Amino acid sequence: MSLNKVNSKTDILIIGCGCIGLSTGIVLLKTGKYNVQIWSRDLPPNTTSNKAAALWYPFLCNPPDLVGKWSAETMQYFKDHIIGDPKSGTLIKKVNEIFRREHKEDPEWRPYVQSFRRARKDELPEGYVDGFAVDDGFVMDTDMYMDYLVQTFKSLGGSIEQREVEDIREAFVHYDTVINCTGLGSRELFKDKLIYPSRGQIIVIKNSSERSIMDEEDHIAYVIPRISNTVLGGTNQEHDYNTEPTKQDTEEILKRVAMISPRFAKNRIEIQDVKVGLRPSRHEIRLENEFFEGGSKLVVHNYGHGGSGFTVSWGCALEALRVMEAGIPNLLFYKKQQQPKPQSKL
Ligand SMILES: Cc1cc2nc3c(=O)[nH]c(=O)nc-3n(C[C@H](O)[C@H](O)[C@H](O)COP(=O)(O)OP(=O)(O)OC[C@H]3O[C@@H](n4cnc5c(N)ncnc54)[C@H](O)[C@@H]3O)c2cc1C
Ligand SMILES: NCCCCC(=O)C(=O)O
Repeated sequence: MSLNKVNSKTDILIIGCGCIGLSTGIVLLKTGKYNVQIWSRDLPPNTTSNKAAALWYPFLCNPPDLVGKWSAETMQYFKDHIIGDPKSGTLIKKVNEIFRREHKEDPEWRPYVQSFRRARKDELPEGYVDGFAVDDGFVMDTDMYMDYLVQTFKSLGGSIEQREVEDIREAFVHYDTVINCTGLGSRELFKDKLIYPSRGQIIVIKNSSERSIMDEEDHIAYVIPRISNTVLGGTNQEHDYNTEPTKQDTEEILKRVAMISPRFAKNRIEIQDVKVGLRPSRHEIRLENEFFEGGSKLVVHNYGHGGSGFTVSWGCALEALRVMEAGIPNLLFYKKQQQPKPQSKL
């Protein structure tokens, strides 16, 4: 048995073609050390990732310190590699989180984000008394951004096969090292009952507002303007697998959004689309090595990003590379290679 190597590069399989799988694949390919293939049951635009709002802002994701670190690394990665490219569908947009009650504590991710500040009074709608602000936040036209990730992955030599994996041993036939980016799919594929769906519904309307604004204190309400449209949200129904939009949720979202952005109370809103996605929620992101088949196979888990997959994607991709490269030398094959060759008796 030898470690899969073609053209002196190590073959790596990624399972999952959402924002996490694609970001991880791009980071691996950019090292020049790996051949990377993605197997995925669903491809964009039919992934959870495509249902996202999407903006940079840590939300429904743990552990707080690592989410802060990975969010900041992701913000820097966007600034260094993505935001300048018009094909990426991303825009720098100030984001405000607002509160009806004084919020003494800064967010746990504050130490990692230098541009964080407290909201000014003029940024608070009537009835709101406190808030956070990040002036260099950014938003993504989700489908445009996902297509950009696919094109970038392929342009770096990555290949994508639409293929469901029912048993991880199918992957082990061809690969020694696999990165698991299956999101909610890990509940079945790896029997991880700690990951569960948090249902999110959003409304897509014509472009309308100049900043992203959100209230998550008692009920979720957000307005996220993007390049081609604006997203109004949202809901967070834990353990709810319903992927169909409901009229009740649409009405509830419009009612809450009118509270944070009075313009929506007055004008009749022209709805372009209503989408539902199941966030891959977990008590904390799972980003670690797991060895199989007596140590001859390695799975790097990178899933459970809840409401922040895009916000932490590049930080987690860089961490997955580090974790994987720490794991590979412990594969049985490598260990045998390192053993001193027995001296010939003759
Ligand atoms: C309404 C809504 C709004 C959101 N807004 C934001 C936001 O503004 N900012 C933000 O950062 N995050 C946001 N999120 C969260 C974000 O969408 C998720 O955290 C992110 O999409 C998770 O990415 P993923 O790649 O892990 O999962 P997914 O996109 O679900 O990708 C998982 C992939 O694995 C594949 N797969 C699963 N099981 C198998 C299997 N057995 N075999 C083969 N393939 C398999 C699937 O087909 C899929 O391609 C939002 C989510 C929702 C629902
Ligand atoms: N606090 C961020 C709100 C943006 C939407 C989002 O992340 C979600 O609905 O999961």
